Amino acid sequence: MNYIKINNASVEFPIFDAQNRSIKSEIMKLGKRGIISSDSNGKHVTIKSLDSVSLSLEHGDKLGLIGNNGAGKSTLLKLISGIYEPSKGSITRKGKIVPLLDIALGMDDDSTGYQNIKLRGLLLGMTPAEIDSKRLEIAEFTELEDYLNLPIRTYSMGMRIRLAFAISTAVDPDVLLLDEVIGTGDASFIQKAEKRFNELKDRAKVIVLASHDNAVIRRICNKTAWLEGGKIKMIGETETIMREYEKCC
Ligand SMILES: Nc1ncnc2c1ncn2[C@@H]1O[C@H](COP(=O)(O)OP(=O)(O)OP(=O)(O)O)[C@@H](O)[C@H]1O
Repeated sequence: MNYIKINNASVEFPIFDAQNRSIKSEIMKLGKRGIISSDSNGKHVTIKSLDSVSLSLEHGDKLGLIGNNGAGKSTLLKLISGIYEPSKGSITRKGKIVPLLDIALGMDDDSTGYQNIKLRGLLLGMTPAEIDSKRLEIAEFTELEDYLNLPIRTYSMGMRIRLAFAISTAVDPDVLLLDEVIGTGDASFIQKAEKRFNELKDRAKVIVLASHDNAVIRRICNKTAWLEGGKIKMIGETETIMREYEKCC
């Protein structure tokens, strides 16, 4: 069964103030990399973040996305998640897709920790019954105790990250999308977070992970796609692609 099937998809963004001088000079530079196009009078300029990408993901696929800054990795994750729809081509999505692209997204400052467990849980596609059954376990993982009854505007950054991470990793995804998530917090939390993250990734049927950390890609992914200028330059078994990538980048 294909969870994700992308057929010749492009994602484009119109640049409305392309006549502005400083933006224009930046656009000229990007144009040389082939991702900018404009009409004949230069008024309607578009950035092509993804260009004719085809890809299918099945049960067991753990796909790494690699490539330089601006290659299109985040755009591809957002296309898979449904944040973007293709301007050309098509995508079909099946199963529960959980994007962990911004772990603090959907948190409300004036709500308590417990209320945020519910809010973000719903946003990530959990049912109210599922949230209730996981509430205690999420609370315990955060170690925030009585703080969970206070509005999260009273939390430190580290406390917010603990809460957001605990909620995000309590879901049961079919397709898990990750954009360089872990790495913040104190040392003991990072250890705990890694263990929980490993459990989450084992529950997911498909993973797509964008990273600049080659060791992380090797550890997690069995397939890798190398993106360049919005196109898939190479895709295949991780070690084969990484060797080619490391030769030139
Ligand atoms: N909302 C947007 N509006 C206009 N251009 C965008 C937008 N989002 C991305 N782009 C452009 O699309 C291209 C791909 O960006 P993307 O963020 O997908 O790259 P990336 O591979 O994730 O880069 P990085 O490794 O730096 O995070 C870049 O040229 C970027 O400037």
